[in-house]
Amino acid sequence: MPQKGPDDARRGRGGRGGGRPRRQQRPVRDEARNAAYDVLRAVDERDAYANLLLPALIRERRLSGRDAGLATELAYGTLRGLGTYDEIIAACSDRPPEDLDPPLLDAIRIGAHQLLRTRVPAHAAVGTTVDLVRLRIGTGPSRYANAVLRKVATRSLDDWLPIVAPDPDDDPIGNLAVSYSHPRWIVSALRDALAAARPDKDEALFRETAALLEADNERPRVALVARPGRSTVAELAEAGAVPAAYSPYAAYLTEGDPASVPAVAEGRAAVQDEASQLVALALTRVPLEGRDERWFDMCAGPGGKAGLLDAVAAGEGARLLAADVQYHRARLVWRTTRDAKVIVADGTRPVWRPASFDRIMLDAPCTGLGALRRRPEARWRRDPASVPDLAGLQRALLDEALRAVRPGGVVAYVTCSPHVAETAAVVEDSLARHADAEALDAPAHLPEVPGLGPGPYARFWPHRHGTDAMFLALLRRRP
Ligand SMILES: C[S@@+](CC[C@H](N)C(=O)[O-])C[C@H]1O[C@@H](n2cnc3c(N)ncnc32)[C@H](O)[C@@H]1O
Repeated sequence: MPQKGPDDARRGRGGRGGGRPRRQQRPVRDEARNAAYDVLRAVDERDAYANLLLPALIRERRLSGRDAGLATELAYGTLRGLGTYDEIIAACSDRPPEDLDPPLLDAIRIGAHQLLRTRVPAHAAVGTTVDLVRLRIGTGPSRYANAVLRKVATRSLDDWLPIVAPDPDDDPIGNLAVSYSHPRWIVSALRDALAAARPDKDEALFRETAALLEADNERPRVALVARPGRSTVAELAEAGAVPAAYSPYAAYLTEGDPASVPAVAEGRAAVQDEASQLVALALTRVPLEGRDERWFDMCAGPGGKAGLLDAVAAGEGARLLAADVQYHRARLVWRTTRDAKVIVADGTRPVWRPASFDRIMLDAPCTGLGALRRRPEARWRRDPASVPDLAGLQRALLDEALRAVRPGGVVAYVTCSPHVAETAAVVEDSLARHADAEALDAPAHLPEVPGLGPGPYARFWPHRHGTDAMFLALLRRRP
C-alpha cells in the first residue's frame, strides 16, 4: 500500500474519528483544500488536466510551502485513489456514489483520501471537509459529508480493503481494481501485457500486476536528457541531478523546477522519460550495411525522441526528418530540434518516396496506458472502445514505415502503452503482410537494461525500471 502522506498538524491533533464536532463553529476557508476541490471539479466538469491546472491555481492563489504541497497531495492523491475511495464511501453511505451530487462526492473523496492515505488527524480531515462542503455546497450536504466520513474514519485502508474489494480467489481482476484504484479493463489489459512476456500465469503474475498498479499510483521522478553533443550528464549533475542507472544521457532531478537547470532552459537538455531515451538509442545502435544518413521520425510531436535523435544524428553524419500530422505539435518539434527538418504530414499518406530512409522511429499514437503515473486522472478518461481504432491506425502507420525504410534499414515501432492489441499484435500482423521484414532482438540492443523480457520485443515497466511502460520492436527490412 502507498505510504502515508503529509501530516497537516496545524489542523490540530487527535486520534481516528476523535475531536470536537465543528458543525456549530464558523466554517474556516482552507486554501489548500479549496484548490484541490477546484481541481477535482474542473476535471469532472470540463475535462481539465490536473497537472496543468493545479500549478496555475497554486500560482494564482499564491500558495507556497506546505499549502502548495498539501493541495498537490490532495488533488493528485484523490484523483488516483478515487476508485478505492468510492467503494469505501459506498459502504458508508445510504446512497451509491453515482447518486450523490458530483460536487459533494468530490469533497467526500478528498476527505476520504486524507483519512485513508495521509497523516492528517482524523478529526481535522473530517472537520475541514465539512467546512469545505458548508462553504462551497451547503449546510445540508455538509451534515451528510460528516456522517459518511465519520464512518470512513472507523477503519484504516488496510482494514477496509478486505471488506470492499472482491475476494482475490473469486475475482482477481476486481480485487486488484479496487485495491489499487484502476478501472477493471485497464487491470485486465496490464495483466495480459505482463503475461505476454512471462511463462508463469498464476500467483506470481497476480503479484507482479499488483506491483505494476502500485507503481502507477506513485508520482514519477523527473528525468532529464542531456542531448549528446549539446550537454552532458556531468553538466546536469552539477545542477543537482543524479545520474540515471540505464540511459547514458539521463539524470534525475530530485527537487526544483527543471526550467531552472541552465541546459534545459537553453534547449541543450530536456525533460524526458528514461525509457523514451533508451528506445531512441536502441534505434541508433542497430548496425546497418551501407548508407546511414537519412533518419525519419514519423509521429514526432511534441518532439522528445526527435530532440534526442536530432542530436545523435548530428554526431553521426545523418539528418533527421520529423513529421507530425498536427501543425501545433510539429511546431513543438521544430522548437525543440536544432538541425532536423520538420514537416506537417500524415504518416498514412506519404509525401516521401518508398525506401527513402535508413532509420525510422514510429512512436505511434496509443492509449498511453504505460504513462498513467503522469496524469492522475488519465486512467478514468481512457476508453477501451478507442483501442480498435488506435490499433487500426498503428497498423496503417507501421505498414507505411516498412515501405518508407530502405532494404537493409530499420524501423523502431514504439508505444507508451503495453496493451497487447497495440504492441505485439500490431507488429505480428504487419510482419505477416511484409515478407521482407524481420524482428530483431530488441533487448540485445539495450544490454545495460535488465528485465526487458525474453525478446524479440523489449518492454519497460514502471515497477521494474522506474520508467513509463514502453514497448519497442526493432524491425529490419531485409536487404
Ligand atoms: C506518442 S505521440 C509521439 C511522441 C513523440 N515521439 C515524442 O517522443 O515526443 C504520437 C504523435 O503522433 C501524431 N500522429 C497521430 N496520427 C498521426 C498520423 N497519421 N501521422 C503522423 N503523426 C500522427 C500525434 O499528433 C502525436 O503527436
